[in-house]
Amino acid sequence: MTVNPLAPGWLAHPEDANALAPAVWSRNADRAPSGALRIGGISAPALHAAYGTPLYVIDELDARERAAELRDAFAAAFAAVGGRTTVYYAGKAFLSTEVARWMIEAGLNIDVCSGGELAVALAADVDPARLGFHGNNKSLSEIDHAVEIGVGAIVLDSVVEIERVAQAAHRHGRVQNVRLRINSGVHASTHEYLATAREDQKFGIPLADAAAAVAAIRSHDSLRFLGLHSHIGSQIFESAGFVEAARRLLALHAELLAGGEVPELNLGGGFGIAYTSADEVTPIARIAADFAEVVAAECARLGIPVPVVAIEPGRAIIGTAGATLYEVGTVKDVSVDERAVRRYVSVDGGMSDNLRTALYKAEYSVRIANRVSDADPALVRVAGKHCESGDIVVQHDYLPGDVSPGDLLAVPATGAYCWSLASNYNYLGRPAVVAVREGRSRVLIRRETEYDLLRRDTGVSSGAEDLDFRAHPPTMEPQ
Ligand SMILES: Cc1ncc(COP(=O)(O)O)c(C=O)c1O
Ligand SMILES: N[C@@H](CCCC[NH3+])C(=O)O
Repeated sequence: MTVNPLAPGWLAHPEDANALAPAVWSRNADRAPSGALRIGGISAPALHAAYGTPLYVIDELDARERAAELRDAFAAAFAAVGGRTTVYYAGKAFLSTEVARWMIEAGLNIDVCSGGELAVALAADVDPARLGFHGNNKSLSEIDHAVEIGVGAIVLDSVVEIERVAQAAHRHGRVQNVRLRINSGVHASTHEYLATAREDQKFGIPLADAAAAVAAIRSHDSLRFLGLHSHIGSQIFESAGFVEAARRLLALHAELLAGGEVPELNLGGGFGIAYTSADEVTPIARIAADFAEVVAAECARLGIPVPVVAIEPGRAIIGTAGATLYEVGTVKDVSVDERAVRRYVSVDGGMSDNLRTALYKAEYSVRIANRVSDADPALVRVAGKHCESGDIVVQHDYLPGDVSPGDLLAVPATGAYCWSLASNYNYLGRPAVVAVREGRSRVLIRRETEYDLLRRDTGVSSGAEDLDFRAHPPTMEPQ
């Protein structure tokens, strides 16, 4: 075996480049007797035939189970210290009406952070009382609508919002529940763009200014202060940052009790998932136990009751449930220098369906999805079809060396922040999202056609329906 010098140190040369590492694949992913990848009992070639590629595939049972496990792990950990918990699903990770219903059925609430996400939740008939509304720059009309329909809580992100929400509540004759987002100053160990509690970023109110802001909230009869909110960032593996943030917030929480009730503490989301076989994820039960331990210990030390603790994970629920299927178009060996050749495998999607690699230098894994092969593993880079050299889906992984045009590839762990960050760059239509479960599939969000892309162009005269989108058949019905 000769090791390609372009392989990063963390990536082990695989014994079998067909194997599905359990941590990065959804629970109901396996290989069919034919060798094809199956998710939720349906083979990748069958999904490709029914819906085309690129295609987001969501393992419904996996998502539902992870939601229930998070709910139960936090409930159990806090019950052990005499506390209670509420779990919000962070809709920004991926939201459709059906996924919103899965989360509600699992007993979760939903966190939305724009009028659009709110509209999806309402279209799913979610009781507004089960919604939390976030955002560092909510528009006046978003605030007005949220208050009018009775969202359960609005998370205030700046001092100016206190007045805006108070006025909206006054106008509608309501008392609006609010939380105050605090920038705890805890530096989460994650990508810079995913850390949301450093000093130099836009979210929340610094700890030092929080007491005055809470006093301002309490001065309004139309507002009810529920408690503090902290979210230190996303894709975080260790508990240490969460624990430190909880400590800092509880000290403030205790001070605020002198001025009135503080029934809750929201510690945000951000729990990391495995994207490659090298990622070591802290089990949710461990994180829940760490949260409960620090909250109980700090409350005992401060002599205050344990508040209801809320969390709002997104990625840890939906991330691993999703995978993306692509078809290979070209395979190219590129001499990087005299010692090293990199194999570029180009697929029919790219940064328009998965921006995370370009944006955060995120690492992903990849497998051939239509067959297995015993060809020697070759280091590959999976690139997209966009006019951009940074258009990479998978930076480093091994595939069987005979990967060829026409093969299907599957990239696991794309359930979170891929569809929701998708774009129409180069006028590619966004892929369909299908849910698979026990051998059945159905469309959650249909593929965008060229007609969808053209019909908002006011220069296109009538008859845009006749443009060439028919060359690319719209989503077919499930088999
Ligand atoms: C305020 C807030 N809550 C929850 C989340 C969900 O994060 P994650 O998907 O990492 O759990 C985010 C995203 O980072 C967020 O900004
Ligand atoms: N979009 C980020 C997560 C940001 C979460 C919202 N604050 C990601 O893909 O990892």
